Amino acid sequence: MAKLLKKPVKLALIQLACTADKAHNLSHARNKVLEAVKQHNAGIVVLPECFNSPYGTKYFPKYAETLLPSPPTESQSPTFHALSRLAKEAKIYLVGGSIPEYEESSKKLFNTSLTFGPSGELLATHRKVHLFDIDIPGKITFRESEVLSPGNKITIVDLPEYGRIAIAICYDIRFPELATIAARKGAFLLLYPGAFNLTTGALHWELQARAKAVDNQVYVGLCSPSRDMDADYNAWGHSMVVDPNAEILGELDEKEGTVVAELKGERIEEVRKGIPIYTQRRFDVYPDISKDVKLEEEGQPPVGG
Ligand SMILES: O=C(O)CCC(=O)C(=O)O
Repeated sequence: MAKLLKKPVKLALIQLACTADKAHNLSHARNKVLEAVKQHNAGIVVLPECFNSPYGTKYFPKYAETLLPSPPTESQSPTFHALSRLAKEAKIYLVGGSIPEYEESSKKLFNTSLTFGPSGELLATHRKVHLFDIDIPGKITFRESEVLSPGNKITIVDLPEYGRIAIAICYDIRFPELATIAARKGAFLLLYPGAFNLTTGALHWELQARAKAVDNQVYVGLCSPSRDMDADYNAWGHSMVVDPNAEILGELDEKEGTVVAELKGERIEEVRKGIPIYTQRRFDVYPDISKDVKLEEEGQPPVGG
Protein backbone atom coordinates (compact mmCIF):
# COMPACT_ATOMS: atom_id res chain seq x y z
CA MET A 1 0.00 0.00 0.00
CA ALA A 2 1.36 3.45 -0.91
CA LYS A 3 2.04 5.64 2.10
CA LEU A 4 -0.99 7.84 2.81
CA LEU A 5 1.06 10.24 4.95
CA LYS A 6 4.56 10.75 3.58
CA LYS A 7 6.14 12.02 6.81
CA PRO A 8 5.00 12.87 10.35
CA VAL A 9 3.29 16.22 10.74
CA LYS A 10 2.08 18.24 13.69
CA LEU A 11 -1.54 19.28 13.36
CA ALA A 12 -2.68 22.33 15.35
CA LEU A 13 -6.33 23.27 15.84
CA ILE A 14 -6.84 26.83 17.05
CA GLN A 15 -9.96 27.16 19.21
CA LEU A 16 -10.24 30.89 18.70
CA ALA A 17 -12.30 33.35 20.74
CA CYS A 18 -14.25 34.89 17.84
CA THR A 19 -15.76 38.34 18.29
CA ALA A 20 -17.89 40.75 16.28
CA ASP A 21 -14.76 42.68 15.26
CA LYS A 22 -13.47 41.18 12.03
CA ALA A 23 -10.14 43.01 12.02
CA HIS A 24 -9.48 41.87 15.58
CA ASN A 25 -10.42 38.28 14.70
CA LEU A 26 -7.95 38.32 11.81
CA SER A 27 -5.05 39.69 13.83
CA HIS A 28 -5.87 37.43 16.79
CA ALA A 29 -5.97 34.40 14.48
CA ARG A 30 -2.60 35.43 13.08
CA ASN A 31 -1.05 35.63 16.56
CA LYS A 32 -2.42 32.24 17.56
CA VAL A 33 -1.31 30.56 14.34
CA LEU A 34 2.21 31.98 14.60
CA GLU A 35 2.35 30.88 18.23
CA ALA A 36 1.34 27.31 17.29
CA VAL A 37 4.03 27.20 14.65
CA LYS A 38 6.72 28.67 16.91
CA GLN A 39 5.91 26.63 20.00
CA HIS A 40 4.95 23.33 18.40
CA ASN A 41 6.40 23.41 14.90
CA ALA A 42 2.93 22.76 13.46
CA GLY A 43 2.85 22.01 9.74
CA ILE A 44 -0.94 22.03 9.28
CA VAL A 45 -2.99 24.61 11.18
CA VAL A 46 -6.78 24.86 11.28
CA LEU A 47 -9.09 27.71 12.29
CA PRO A 48 -12.76 27.35 13.35
CA GLU A 49 -15.97 27.70 11.39
CA CYS A 50 -16.94 31.38 10.95
CA PHE A 51 -13.77 32.48 12.70
CA ASN A 52 -13.96 36.09 11.62
CA SER A 53 -17.57 36.82 12.55
CA PRO A 54 -20.16 35.82 15.12
CA TYR A 55 -22.05 32.67 14.09
CA GLY A 56 -25.67 33.32 13.10
CA THR A 57 -27.79 33.85 10.01
CA LYS A 58 -28.24 37.56 10.70
CA TYR A 59 -24.47 38.07 10.61
CA PHE A 60 -23.69 36.23 7.37
CA PRO A 61 -24.70 39.00 4.88
CA LYS A 62 -22.89 41.68 6.89
CA TYR A 63 -19.59 39.81 7.19
CA ALA A 64 -19.62 38.13 3.76
CA GLU A 65 -16.67 38.56 1.39
CA THR A 66 -16.43 37.98 -2.34
CA LEU A 67 -14.03 35.27 -3.44
CA LEU A 68 -14.75 34.95 -7.16
CA PRO A 69 -13.26 35.53 -9.60
CA SER A 70 -10.21 34.15 -7.80
CA PRO A 71 -8.03 35.70 -6.53
CA PRO A 72 -10.29 38.46 -5.19
CA THR A 73 -8.96 41.95 -4.55
CA GLU A 74 -7.95 42.92 -1.01
CA SER A 75 -11.15 44.93 -0.57
CA GLN A 76 -13.35 42.10 -1.89
CA SER A 77 -11.81 39.68 0.60
CA PRO A 78 -9.47 40.92 3.31
CA THR A 79 -9.68 37.45 4.87
CA PHE A 80 -8.45 35.70 1.71
CA HIS A 81 -5.36 37.92 1.68
CA ALA A 82 -4.76 37.76 5.43
CA LEU A 83 -4.84 33.94 5.34
CA SER A 84 -2.68 33.74 2.23
CA ARG A 85 -0.05 36.05 3.78
CA LEU A 86 -0.16 34.12 7.05
CA ALA A 87 0.32 30.72 5.38
CA LYS A 88 3.31 32.16 3.53
CA GLU A 89 4.78 33.89 6.58
CA ALA A 90 4.50 30.74 8.71
CA LYS A 91 5.30 28.38 5.80
CA ILE A 92 2.40 26.10 6.69
CA TYR A 93 -0.73 24.56 5.25
CA LEU A 94 -3.51 26.71 6.66
CA VAL A 95 -7.13 25.54 6.66
CA GLY A 96 -8.84 28.85 7.22
CA GLY A 97 -11.91 27.69 9.12
CA SER A 98 -14.79 29.21 7.23
CA ILE A 99 -16.19 32.61 6.36
CA PRO A 100 -19.48 33.80 4.90
CA GLU A 101 -18.98 34.18 1.13
CA TYR A 102 -21.07 36.32 -1.24
CA GLU A 103 -21.08 35.26 -4.88
CA GLU A 104 -21.92 38.28 -6.99
CA SER A 105 -22.96 36.41 -10.13
CA SER A 106 -25.66 34.37 -8.37
CA LYS A 107 -26.26 36.79 -5.49
CA LYS A 108 -25.98 33.81 -3.16
CA LEU A 109 -24.26 33.42 0.21
CA PHE A 110 -22.21 30.38 1.18
CA ASN A 111 -20.34 29.15 4.26
CA THR A 112 -16.88 28.70 2.74
CA SER A 113 -13.51 27.36 3.82
CA LEU A 114 -10.25 28.43 2.16
CA THR A 115 -7.07 26.38 2.35
CA PHE A 116 -3.67 27.87 1.56
CA GLY A 117 -0.25 26.31 1.02
CA PRO A 118 3.17 27.40 2.35
CA SER A 119 3.77 29.79 -0.53
CA GLY A 120 0.47 31.51 0.16
CA GLU A 121 -1.23 29.80 -2.77
CA LEU A 122 -4.94 28.93 -2.59
CA LEU A 123 -5.19 25.14 -2.66
CA ALA A 124 -8.90 24.59 -2.16
CA THR A 125 -12.28 26.10 -1.47
CA HIS A 126 -15.03 24.16 0.30
CA ARG A 127 -18.56 25.49 0.46
CA LYS A 128 -20.55 23.78 3.22
CA VAL A 129 -22.55 21.12 1.43
CA HIS A 130 -25.13 20.33 4.11
CA LEU A 131 -26.77 23.38 5.64
CA PHE A 132 -27.51 23.34 9.35
CA ASP A 133 -31.31 23.27 9.47
CA ILE A 134 -32.53 21.67 12.67
CA ASP A 135 -35.40 22.05 15.11
CA ILE A 136 -35.18 20.38 18.52
CA PRO A 137 -38.17 21.85 20.42
CA GLY A 138 -37.21 23.68 23.59
CA LYS A 139 -33.51 23.33 22.80
CA ILE A 140 -32.33 24.71 19.49
CA THR A 141 -33.76 25.81 16.17
CA PHE A 142 -31.40 26.92 13.44
CA ARG A 143 -31.96 27.42 9.72
CA GLU A 144 -28.85 28.25 7.77
CA SER A 145 -30.82 27.77 4.56
CA GLU A 146 -32.79 30.96 5.30
CA VAL A 147 -29.76 32.88 4.05
CA LEU A 148 -27.16 30.42 2.78
CA SER A 149 -26.97 28.22 -0.29
CA PRO A 150 -25.19 24.87 -0.23
CA GLY A 151 -21.97 23.97 -2.01
CA ASN A 152 -21.98 21.10 -4.44
CA LYS A 153 -18.68 19.29 -4.17
CA ILE A 154 -16.55 17.10 -1.97
CA THR A 155 -13.26 18.78 -1.09
CA ILE A 156 -10.13 16.67 -1.12
CA VAL A 157 -6.82 18.51 -1.19
CA ASP A 158 -3.34 17.28 -2.00
CA LEU A 159 -0.68 18.72 0.30
CA PRO A 160 2.49 17.93 -1.67
CA GLU A 161 4.69 17.49 1.42
CA TYR A 162 2.34 15.18 3.29
CA GLY A 163 -0.50 13.65 1.30
CA ARG A 164 -4.19 14.06 0.88
CA ILE A 165 -6.66 15.63 3.32
CA ALA A 166 -10.40 16.25 3.16
CA ILE A 167 -12.18 19.37 4.35
CA ALA A 168 -15.85 19.73 5.24
CA ILE A 169 -17.70 22.09 7.55
CA CYS A 170 -19.53 21.30 10.79
CA TYR A 171 -22.97 19.80 9.92
CA ASP A 172 -21.26 18.10 6.94
CA ILE A 173 -19.78 15.67 9.47
CA ARG A 174 -23.20 14.10 10.01
CA PHE A 175 -23.22 12.80 6.44
CA PRO A 176 -20.81 9.86 6.47
CA GLU A 177 -20.62 9.58 2.70
CA LEU A 178 -18.24 12.57 2.53
CA ALA A 179 -15.83 10.91 4.95
CA THR A 180 -16.11 7.50 3.31
CA ILE A 181 -15.44 8.88 -0.12
CA ALA A 182 -12.48 10.98 1.04
CA ALA A 183 -10.90 8.06 2.89
CA ARG A 184 -11.37 5.73 -0.08
CA LYS A 185 -9.75 8.37 -2.28
CA GLY A 186 -6.69 8.19 -0.03
CA ALA A 187 -7.10 10.99 2.54
CA PHE A 188 -5.08 10.48 5.75
CA LEU A 189 -6.92 13.25 7.62
CA LEU A 190 -10.48 14.56 7.71
CA LEU A 191 -10.79 18.14 8.94
CA TYR A 192 -14.00 19.76 10.09
CA PRO A 193 -14.00 23.39 11.17
CA GLY A 194 -17.26 23.37 13.14
CA ALA A 195 -19.36 25.04 15.80
CA PHE A 196 -21.65 22.56 17.50
CA ASN A 197 -23.78 23.95 20.34
CA LEU A 198 -24.51 23.04 23.94
CA THR A 199 -27.31 20.63 22.95
CA THR A 200 -25.82 18.72 20.04
CA GLY A 201 -22.24 19.21 21.12
CA ALA A 202 -22.76 17.33 24.36
CA LEU A 203 -24.52 14.53 22.49
CA HIS A 204 -22.61 14.11 19.27
CA TRP A 205 -19.39 16.10 18.86
CA GLU A 206 -16.97 13.49 20.21
CA LEU A 207 -19.12 10.65 18.90
CA GLN A 208 -19.00 12.06 15.38
CA ALA A 209 -15.25 12.61 15.50
CA ARG A 210 -14.52 9.11 16.75
CA ALA A 211 -17.07 7.50 14.45
CA LYS A 212 -15.52 9.11 11.38
CA ALA A 213 -12.09 7.95 12.56
CA VAL A 214 -13.01 4.34 13.36
CA ASP A 215 -15.12 3.79 10.25
CA ASN A 216 -12.45 5.13 7.95
CA GLN A 217 -9.25 4.42 9.92
CA VAL A 218 -7.93 7.94 9.37
CA TYR A 219 -7.04 10.90 11.56
CA VAL A 220 -9.86 13.37 12.29
CA GLY A 221 -9.65 16.98 13.50
CA LEU A 222 -12.60 19.08 14.68
CA CYS A 223 -11.92 22.77 15.26
CA SER A 224 -14.48 24.93 17.11
CA PRO A 225 -14.58 28.56 18.23
CA SER A 226 -14.29 28.88 22.01
CA ARG A 227 -17.53 29.33 23.94
CA ASP A 228 -18.91 32.81 24.54
CA MET A 229 -22.00 32.78 26.74
CA ASP A 230 -22.70 36.43 25.81
CA ALA A 231 -22.97 35.59 22.10
CA ASP A 232 -26.24 34.66 20.34
CA TYR A 233 -24.84 31.20 19.59
CA ASN A 234 -22.91 29.30 22.23
CA ALA A 235 -20.32 27.06 20.60
CA TRP A 236 -19.49 23.73 22.19
CA GLY A 237 -15.71 24.11 21.94
CA HIS A 238 -13.87 20.85 22.70
CA SER A 239 -11.71 20.97 19.57
CA MET A 240 -10.10 17.58 19.24
CA VAL A 241 -7.76 15.36 17.28
CA VAL A 242 -8.63 11.68 17.01
CA ASP A 243 -6.35 8.93 15.70
CA PRO A 244 -7.27 6.18 13.19
CA ASN A 245 -8.20 3.86 16.07
CA ALA A 246 -10.67 6.46 17.42
CA GLU A 247 -8.40 7.36 20.34
CA ILE A 248 -8.49 11.02 21.34
CA LEU A 249 -4.97 12.43 21.00
CA GLY A 250 -5.85 15.85 22.35
CA GLU A 251 -8.96 17.76 23.36
CA LEU A 252 -9.66 21.25 24.71
CA ASP A 253 -12.41 22.31 27.09
CA GLU A 254 -14.68 25.22 26.10
CA LYS A 255 -12.10 27.98 26.52
CA GLU A 256 -9.73 29.46 23.97
CA GLY A 257 -6.70 27.30 23.29
CA THR A 258 -4.74 25.24 20.82
CA VAL A 259 -4.64 21.47 20.57
CA VAL A 260 -1.65 19.90 18.85
CA ALA A 261 -1.04 16.30 17.87
CA GLU A 262 1.56 14.54 15.79
CA LEU A 263 0.14 12.48 12.93
CA LYS A 264 2.11 9.48 11.66
CA GLY A 265 1.56 7.33 8.59
CA GLU A 266 2.70 4.21 10.45
CA ARG A 267 -0.21 4.57 12.87
CA ILE A 268 -2.72 4.37 10.01
CA GLU A 269 -0.93 1.32 8.62
CA GLU A 270 -0.79 -0.35 12.03
CA VAL A 271 -4.49 0.19 12.72
CA ARG A 272 -5.50 -1.02 9.26
CA LYS A 273 -3.32 -4.09 9.61
CA GLY A 274 -4.82 -4.93 12.99
CA ILE A 275 -8.45 -4.55 11.91
CA PRO A 276 -8.27 -5.02 8.13
CA ILE A 277 -11.68 -3.68 7.06
CA TYR A 278 -9.89 -2.07 4.13
CA THR A 279 -9.43 -5.44 2.45
CA GLN A 280 -12.61 -7.01 3.76
CA ARG A 281 -15.17 -4.76 2.11
CA ARG A 282 -17.85 -6.54 0.04
CA PHE A 283 -18.32 -4.44 -3.05
CA ASP A 284 -20.11 -7.46 -4.53
CA VAL A 285 -22.80 -6.94 -1.86
CA TYR A 286 -22.96 -3.10 -1.83
CA PRO A 287 -21.47 -0.49 -4.17
CA ASP A 288 -18.23 1.45 -3.61
CA ILE A 289 -19.74 4.94 -3.52
CA SER A 290 -16.35 6.58 -4.01
CA LYS A 291 -16.17 5.29 -7.58
CA ASP A 292 -18.76 7.80 -8.86
CA VAL A 293 -17.03 10.88 -7.43
CA LYS A 294 -14.58 12.87 -9.50
CA LEU A 295 -11.65 14.72 -7.96
CA GLU A 296 -10.15 17.91 -9.35
CA GLU A 297 -7.67 16.12 -11.59
CA GLU A 298 -10.62 14.08 -12.83
CA GLY A 299 -12.63 17.16 -13.77
CA GLN A 300 -14.01 18.67 -10.55
CA PRO A 301 -13.66 22.48 -10.40
CA PRO A 302 -11.16 23.56 -7.66
CA VAL A 303 -13.02 26.71 -6.70
CA GLY A 304 -16.74 27.35 -6.33
CA GLY A 305 -19.19 24.62 -7.20
O1 LIG B 1 -24.66 19.21 13.66
C1 LIG B 1 -24.72 19.89 14.68
O2 LIG B 1 -25.17 19.45 15.72
C2 LIG B 1 -24.26 21.30 14.69
C3 LIG B 1 -24.01 21.81 13.32
C4 LIG B 1 -23.63 23.23 13.28
O3 LIG B 1 -23.61 23.91 14.27
C5 LIG B 1 -23.24 23.83 12.02
O4 LIG B 1 -23.33 23.18 10.98
O5 LIG B 1 -22.81 24.98 12.04
